[in-house]
Amino acid sequence: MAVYTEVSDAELEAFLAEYDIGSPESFKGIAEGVENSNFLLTTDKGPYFVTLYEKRVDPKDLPFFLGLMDHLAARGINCPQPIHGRDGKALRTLAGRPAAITTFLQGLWPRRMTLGHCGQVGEALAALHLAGRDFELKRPNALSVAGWRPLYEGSRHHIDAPLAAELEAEIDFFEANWPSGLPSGVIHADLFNDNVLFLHDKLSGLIDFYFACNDAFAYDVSICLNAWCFEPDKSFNATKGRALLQGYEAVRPLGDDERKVLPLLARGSALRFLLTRLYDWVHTPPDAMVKRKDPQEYLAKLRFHRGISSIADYGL
Ligand SMILES: Nc1ncnc2c1ncn2[C@@H]1O[C@H](COP(=O)(O)OP(=O)(O)OP(=O)(O)O)[C@@H](O)[C@H]1O
Ligand SMILES: N[C@@H](CCO)C(=O)O
Repeated sequence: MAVYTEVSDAELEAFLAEYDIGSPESFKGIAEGVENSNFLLTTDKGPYFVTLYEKRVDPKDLPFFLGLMDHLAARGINCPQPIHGRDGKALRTLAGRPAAITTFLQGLWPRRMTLGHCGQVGEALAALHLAGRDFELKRPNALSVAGWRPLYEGSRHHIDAPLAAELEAEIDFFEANWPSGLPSGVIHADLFNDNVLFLHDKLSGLIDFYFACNDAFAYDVSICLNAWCFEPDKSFNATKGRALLQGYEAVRPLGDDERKVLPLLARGSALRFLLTRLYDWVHTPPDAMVKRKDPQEYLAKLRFHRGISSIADYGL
């Protein structure tokens, strides 16, 4: 259940008075999601999505996230579009938290990922990369290589010695070998299946831009390969991988430099999600309301990519 902050009727009324979105008919907490408090607001003009940003989102990043959604929506990307109040502002305060209203997107995220989903995700990711190219604000990726050692240091006393040695060797390796100079721009950085909505098997929306940042486009592709193209038994599905890459390249072909380092990036992105999951695993009480995500899944992916030296080895 992810409603951390309760909103009183009076607070809601004062907040909505700043907007021109009709009269409220209902305001319901949304159980899914772990980072923020989310609500479905229905007014006589339709449904809206209200988010109260909780502690894990740094308020100074909010102009980047909201500005990016505005920018992408204006360029035809199906993403939540921030609603601006009468004063022109999209970001204000509700119940003591930074808060915003966006459009409500129809669709559901897929519990079981199919080939058809993978192709569409590839296309949508490339379209996002192209649409973000002229976005003016910048946000460095706080969860790239420099962010990995602190996550590891915060978790190492909770894991066994062989795993600690393996992770430390990976971090040493990436600190010395992380590729630079790749084509870069705004990336989503967390385009997992729970952040992509489909309606009747057609992609209807990309959500949750709260890890978006500036980084290599191919790194974002590698995050999607990891998130969409492995089976529940942890095996890589090359057919899904091909579908995702073909979808991506139909919109934005990858350069030879990007293809060459894709296995390295996929290994790095596996390590990134392994470390954040591990950190959350050891720091979230087991009885907390949020479901912790399995670090082992990403350990298996990391080990798989470590055995790959070229994109051809994936069968791609
Ligand atoms: N604009 C939107 N329109 C319709 N539904 C949405 C919208 N944004 C989010 N949702 C729904 O709300 C759920 C939670 O949203 P979101 O993923 O942004 O939450 P979060 O608190 O940032 O958590 P997490 O980062 O763990 O996913 C999503 O799974 C989706 O079903
Ligand atoms: N997508 C991340 C969670 C953060 O949104 C994960 O699966 O580890």
